[in-house]
Amino acid sequence: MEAGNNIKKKSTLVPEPALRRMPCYLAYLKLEHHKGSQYVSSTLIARDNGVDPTQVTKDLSYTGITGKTRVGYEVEPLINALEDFLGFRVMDEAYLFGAGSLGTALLHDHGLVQYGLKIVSAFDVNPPVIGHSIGGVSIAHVDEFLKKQEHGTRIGILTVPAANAQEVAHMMIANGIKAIWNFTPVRIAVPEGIVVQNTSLYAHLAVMFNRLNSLEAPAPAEDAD
Ligand SMILES: NC(=O)c1ccc[n+]([C@@H]2O[C@H](COP(=O)([O-])OP(=O)(O)OC[C@H]3O[C@@H](n4cnc5c(N)ncnc54)[C@H](O)[C@@H]3O)[C@@H](O)[C@H]2O)c1
Repeated sequence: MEAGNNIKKKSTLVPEPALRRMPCYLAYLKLEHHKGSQYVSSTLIARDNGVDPTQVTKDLSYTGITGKTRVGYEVEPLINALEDFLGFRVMDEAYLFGAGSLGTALLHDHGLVQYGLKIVSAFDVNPPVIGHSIGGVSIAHVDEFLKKQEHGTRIGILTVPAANAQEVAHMMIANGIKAIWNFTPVRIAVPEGIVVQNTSLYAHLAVMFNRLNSLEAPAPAEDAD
C-alpha cells in the first residue's frame, strides 16, 4: 500500500447501498481465497451474503470486473478490483479531533490502516492528554492544527463532545479539511463541496433493540367480528 497524500482514484457516484455491500463481498472473497477457491459464482456470493444474484452482478460491475459464464468470478482479481475500487489500496491520511474515550479507541484500531486510512495526528484541548501519544500517534493542542499552513491531509475524524461538534467542524473546514467522518450525534452543517459521513454505533443498537423486541412482542390479536 502506498503511503502519503496520493489521491484516490476518481470514482463515479455509486449508490450507497451498493457501496455498503461491497466490503462484505470483499471479506467473503478473502475467506474464499483463503480456503483455496479460484472461482466463485455470483449465485454463491448471493446465497452466502443474503443478496439477490442480480444485485451481486450489478454491484460487482461497478468494479469493471465481470464474471465468466459457468465458472463465475476469478477470486483474486476480483479482490484486487474491489480493493482498488473502494479506495482501500491507497493510504489516505487523517487527523483526529478529540482524543477522548472514542478517539482513543480509534487511535488504537489497527483495522483502519487495512482499509486505507492512517491517522497521522490527533488534536485535543485537554492539557493532560496534550503531548502524549496514543497508538503511536501524538496528541497536539488544536492550536497546532491552526498554526499549520499546509495540510496535505483532507480527512478529519470528529470525536469531540456534541456541544463542540459544529464549532470544531467549522475550524476543520476553514483549515483545509474536505471530508469529515463524524462520530458525534450532531448533524453538522457544512458548506457545499464538503463530504460528511455520519457514523453511529447507537443507531445500529436502536435497530437491533427494535428487531429483538419485535421478535418477543406478542402477535397482534385477530380482529374480533
Ligand atoms: N458514533 C458512535 O458510535 C459514538 C460512540 C461513542 C461516542 N460517540 C460520540 O463521540 C464523541 C466523543 O465521545 P467520547 O466518549 O470519546 O467523549 P470524551 O469526553 O471521552 O472525549 C471527547 C474529547 O474531545 C476533546 N475536546 C473537547 N473540545 C474539543 C475541541 N474544541 N477540540 C478538540 N478536542 C476537544 C475533549 O478534551 C476530550 O478529550 C461524542 O460526541 C459522543 O457522543 C459516538
